[in-house]
Amino acid sequence: MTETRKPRVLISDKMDPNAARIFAEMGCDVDVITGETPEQLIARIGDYDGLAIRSSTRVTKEVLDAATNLKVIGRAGIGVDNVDIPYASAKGVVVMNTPFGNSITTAEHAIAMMFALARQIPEANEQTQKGLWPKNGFMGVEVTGKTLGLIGAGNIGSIVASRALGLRMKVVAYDPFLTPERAVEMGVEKADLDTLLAKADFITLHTPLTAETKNILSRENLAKTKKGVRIVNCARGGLIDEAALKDALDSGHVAGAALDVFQTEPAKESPLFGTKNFICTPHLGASTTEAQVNVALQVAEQLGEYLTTGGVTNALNVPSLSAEEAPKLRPYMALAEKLGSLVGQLTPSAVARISIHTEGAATELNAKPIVAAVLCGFLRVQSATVNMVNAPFLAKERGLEVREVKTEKTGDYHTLIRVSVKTEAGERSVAGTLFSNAEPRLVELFGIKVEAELTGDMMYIVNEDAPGFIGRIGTLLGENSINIGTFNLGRREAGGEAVLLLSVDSPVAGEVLEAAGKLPGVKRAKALAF
Ligand SMILES: NC(=O)c1ccc[n+]([C@@H]2O[C@H](COP(=O)([O-])OP(=O)(O)OC[C@H]3O[C@@H](n4cnc5c(N)ncnc54)[C@H](O)[C@@H]3O)[C@@H](O)[C@H]2O)c1
Ligand SMILES: O=C(O)CC[C@@H](O)C(=O)O
Repeated sequence: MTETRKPRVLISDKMDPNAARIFAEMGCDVDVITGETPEQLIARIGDYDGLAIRSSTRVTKEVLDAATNLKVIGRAGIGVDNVDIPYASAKGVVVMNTPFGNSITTAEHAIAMMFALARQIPEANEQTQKGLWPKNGFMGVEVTGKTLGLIGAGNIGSIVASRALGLRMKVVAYDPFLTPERAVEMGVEKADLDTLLAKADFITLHTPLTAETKNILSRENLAKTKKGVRIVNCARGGLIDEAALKDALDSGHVAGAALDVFQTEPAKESPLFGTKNFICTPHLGASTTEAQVNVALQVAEQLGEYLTTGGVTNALNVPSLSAEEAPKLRPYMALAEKLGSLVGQLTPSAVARISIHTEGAATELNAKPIVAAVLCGFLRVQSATVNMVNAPFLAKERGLEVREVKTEKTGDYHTLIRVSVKTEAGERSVAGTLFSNAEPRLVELFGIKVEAELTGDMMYIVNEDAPGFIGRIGTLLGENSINIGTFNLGRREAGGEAVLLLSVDSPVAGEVLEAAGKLPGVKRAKALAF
């Protein structure tokens, strides 16, 4: 990407037109191309920096391999099961969703499904319109006073609970992550799954599809439900064993089931189709004007912000940076990346552990972005494609142990980041601070105090502290037309080991480094780049 090129965004699923408008307003070039085959998407995706999707586009390994410019994927909605997140992380692509934009709408759909089941509205409607006037065939049930079993009490589950309480239902919730305090606040009874299954007159599911929730309503669990239970699933297909549900409907143990989502979508056929007391919708949970405007606006704002300013909101594979945190954290992240890069460039041997210590003011900040920035700088010597997103993933993949340590007390500096690496040869560290809370400065290098701005092309020399050295190095660089920008010296003690960090206006060629290495007293000479 050239510096003047605007970020390019592809909207590949049907989305409210506000998304394209916002992208354009935020300075992105945007194309809306929906309904393509995977092969067409693979052929096209290499041109784009951002991809905005709903649930139809499948972002597979093959798509990500072809997405050579892609930096961010935004899901206008909640579920991201159509994105290979681990592979996106490995490729350094941020994945975002819009976790709240369609929650009310989906909760309302679940309640609508519950009423549709309680009063058999779809079938009564169909028969009435056929002219049958089936007044006696549709005896319903009230929901008032009944128990609603809520599986999953997150954003949508908690809205469903509040609506159900308003309908004078009792709500029993099963969610291993629901605290007793939150259950009290929501006005629900926290229960284990078996208790919920035994008590509920209606069951509604609101969990993601995970290894733990897959088939949570299995044949065995369906058998534990109360006879006459009615079941609603507006979360994800795969939470219910569909064949077992059909059998339970056929036997009358389950009095009704309403699915918005199916194990395989689009569900063009299903053993459940045509089953008595079964109703369904084609994944319409989020389909209201309000929700689609919300998620379209949010996804465009989030992606546009990331592509134009680097701000991160609602990312699933990288720590979020709120608008309040971002200005404070940015200089720390720049410092952290420079320190990681310095250690990476100066440590040619295998590193078993990297520790990131923060001291003073730095301890008050969100450590995750600081750690990711150190790792990103550190791994850059090993990987050209490392970035803030894939750095923690790469570190793990390479067996690098990462430690975070906070020390509230301050030493010489009001704020400090120290990066230590452990190799077979032992442990050594570099440390830096922020001048005026904004300018990253190195203050210590492998135990020697040296102040330097780590920037552009630099030269690092370890030598014996002796008269005449500075003149000799100055002459060598001058003879090779290398202009020195800054000159930073430090030493362990007079006449002991000394380090010199020079910023130079042009890269130092190999032969100059070799010549520097041969100067009297020089132990090591190395070019650095930041
Ligand atoms: N039908 C649609 O169009 C539609 C629209 C929006 C969301 N959804 C889906 O609805 C589901 C819920 O969305 P949300 O925004 O409420 O998500 P959320 O993350 O806010 O809530 C999910 C809840 O499930 C709980 N949970 C996780 N594992 C569990 C387990 N093993 N047993 C019980 N509970 C468990 C979590 O603790 C959390 O409270 C998601 O699957 C989402 O994709 C569907
Ligand atoms: O985009 C949709 O229509 C479905 C969205 C829904 O499944 C979600 O998880 O947000």
